[in-house]
Parts: sequence; C-alpha cells; structure tokens
Amino acid sequence: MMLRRASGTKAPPPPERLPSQDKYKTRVLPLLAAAVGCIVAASLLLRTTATAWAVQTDDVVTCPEQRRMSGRAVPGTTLADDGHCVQASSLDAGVCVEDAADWRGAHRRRCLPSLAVIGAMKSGTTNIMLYLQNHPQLRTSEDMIGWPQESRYFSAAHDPEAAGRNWRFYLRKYPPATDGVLTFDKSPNYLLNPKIPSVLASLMPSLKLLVCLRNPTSRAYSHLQHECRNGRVRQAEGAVFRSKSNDESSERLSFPCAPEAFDRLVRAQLAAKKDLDKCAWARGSGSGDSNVLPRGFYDCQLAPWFDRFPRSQLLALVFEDFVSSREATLEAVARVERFAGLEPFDYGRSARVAAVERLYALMPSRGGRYAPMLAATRAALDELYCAPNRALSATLRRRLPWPCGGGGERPV
Ligand SMILES: Nc1ncnc2c1ncn2[C@@H]1O[C@H](COP(=O)(O)OS(=O)(=O)O)[C@@H](OP(=O)(O)O)[C@H]1O
Repeated sequence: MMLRRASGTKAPPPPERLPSQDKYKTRVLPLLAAAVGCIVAASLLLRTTATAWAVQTDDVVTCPEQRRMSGRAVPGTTLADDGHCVQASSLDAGVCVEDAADWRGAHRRRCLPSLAVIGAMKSGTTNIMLYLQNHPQLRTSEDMIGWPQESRYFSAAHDPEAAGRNWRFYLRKYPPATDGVLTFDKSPNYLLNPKIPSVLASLMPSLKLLVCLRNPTSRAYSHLQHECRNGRVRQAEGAVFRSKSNDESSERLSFPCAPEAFDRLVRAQLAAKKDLDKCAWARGSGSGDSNVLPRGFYDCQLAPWFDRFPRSQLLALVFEDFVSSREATLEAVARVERFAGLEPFDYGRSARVAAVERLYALMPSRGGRYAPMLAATRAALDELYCAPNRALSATLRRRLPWPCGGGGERPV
C-alpha cells in the first residue's frame, strides 16, 4: 500500500553533513593520496637511478671466457650475459649476472641469493627477515616499487623445474647488485614442496638454507588464524574448511577464529587422514586447508633437502628459543650472520631497526591476538606430532622444547 504524505506537511530536510566529514573528503583524502603518490614515485625514481648506477665493467667473465670455463663460477663472480650466453650449469649461489648494455650503455647486474629462508610458515621467519634485510651486506627480493618482498618464485610456480630453467626471471626479483652486498630469498613455502630442493640444488648447490621451526601444534593454530585473517576460512553444517569462494551456502569466518573452529578443522583432518603415512600426507598436501596439519611434519619435509644439500649448509633455528627475548632474537640473527659469512652488525644501534621493531610489534600478523586453543585440540595435535617431533630431534641431533622433542643430543 502506498502512503500519501498529508498535504501541507513538509518533507524533513536532508540530514546535514558534518563539517568534519567534508574536511575529510576535501583535505585529508587528497593529502593522503598525494603522500602515497609521492612515496610510490620516489621509490620508482630510486629504483631507476639505482639501476642506472649499477654499471659494472671490471672483473666480468665475458661470453668467450665462459665457454672455456669448466664447472661453476665461484660466489661473487659476475658473468656477462650478452645474447643470453650464461648457462645454468655455470651458476651458483651468490653468482652475479650482468645484462647486455642498455640504451644508456649501462649494465644491470643482479646476484643469485647466497641464503634462502625456506620456512616453516608461521615460525617467526618475518621476524628474522626484518633484521637481515637491515644488515648493510644483505638485500632481499623486492616488489615493483622496491619494497622487500618474499620471492616465492619456486613455490608459486606450477612446475618448479621449469621455473629453475627460467632462472633469469628469478634473478629479476632481486635489486641491482652493489659491491659486497649479498642477496637472500625468504619464501616459507619452499620447505613443504618436495620438488624444490633438487631444483635449488642444481641451480645453486652452495646455497645456505635457514629453517625456523616452531612447535607444530602452535604453528598449526597460528596457520589457521593466518587463513582467517585473509578471509579464507568458511563454515557449513558444522564443518570448517579453507576456501576462497564467496558462495552463500557457507559462512566466512573472520579473524580471530574461535578455538572451536580450529578443533573442528583438526578433527575432520584427523578423521580423513588417520591411516595415511605422515610423509605421504605431507607430500600430497598441496595448498589449502589440507596443509595446515602436515606442514608440522618437519622431519618428512626436511628429508629431501638433506638428500640434496650437505648438513653443513642448513641452519635450523627453534622459534621458542629465539622469540624468548630480544637478546635471544639478536643472538639467533648473529648465528645466521656467521652461517652466511656476514660481518656482525650492531642492530641495537640502528634507528632504522628500532623503528622496524616498533612497527612489527604493531603488525596484525604479530602477537597471537586470538584465544588459546582448546586443551583437547592441543592434546590431539601433541599426539599427532609426537613421533614426527621425536624423529626431527634425532635428525637434528638436538633437544626440541616441544612434546616428544627430547631425546636428541646438543646441536652439532
Ligand atoms: N618476537 C616474537 N615473539 C613472539 N611471536 C613472534 C615473534 N616474532 C614472530 N612471532 C610470531 O610468529 C608468527 C609469524 O611467523 P612468520 O613470520 O614465519 O609468518 S609467515 O609465514 O611469514 O606468515 C606469528 O605467530 P602468531 O601470532 O601465533 O600467529 C607471530 O606472532
């Protein structure tokens, strides 16, 4: 039924806009947009300038010299790549490749990483990276405007072997080289993918590997919260699963996800996979909710890395040890520096590091701002991970501060 307005009654005036709203639209928004624009433009400019400065003429192995070379170049060597003459079999970790001269006569030189932080996801890898990327001798892969970024080059590839053959694309993820500065790759998804170790070993056999390992029970819960934060966890008929779709038959769970939701996901996974061998589970777990639990089978995931790389090239840091205090974190970073052959750097005196530390503490991905998991879920997961933790402790020959992580000896 239509309602008629009684004649003579005036329509109510439209609600007045608050002056603060107008001020926001007319002043604050354009200012914000201008600030963002300036930052992007400055980053692009710096990037182009850095590229132009990266002229390197000395000590470059020319194409004819490379043809006479046997074996791989040693780290720090620069190979000229005129006409794509560089062969993958000459490359190694820390080897640099110089492009043919561009229209300005400038060469761009980029270096393969000397160190890769391969995982495990949600085990404090970002915290370690925040220090490393502020070390004056280290740079990591960068995005279009020069901000540090996880490369994920091999884990994002459908076929990691083809990605290895296309190593020039990988190289482009790194900033133009500066003398004495090494690069590192932080990609926590590498650890899970059993195809990646052989690809990295054939491209960069002397690559140093860093792995951060966290109690797998807590890691799994942090992982679920990560997925909830990214809007990828849904619930339907009591089942909780990871999905990117927006279909209306299920409800999206938002961060923080309730401990009960985690419990449901865990129970479903345990029921579906209970008869499967853990390494087979880890190998077949691809992406999605199916890898929240198997990512904690570290021993299975490390096996192909130990098959392809010598023990001395892998450093394992235990999350619970290195996050126990700031001193412990800095001590862990100092171990990484020694492992990677870097000069010690005094992070405590760097204003930039102090700012990064303050910023990181505010980041949404920090701080475990979610309710503790249910005791029953923890017990089920501790049981699931008991044998894998024991195996890992034996493999690493060290005691791990996790259930069933005893047994091992001191680190070698
Ligand atoms: N110093 C310190 N103290 C306590 N906790 C810390 C610290 N540094 C990292 N973290 C926790 O590590 C989790 C993030 O790990 P990653 O950086 O590896 O995550 S990611 O894989 O890169 O997404 C994430 O865990 P949750 O908060 O449980 O999700 C971080 O809070």
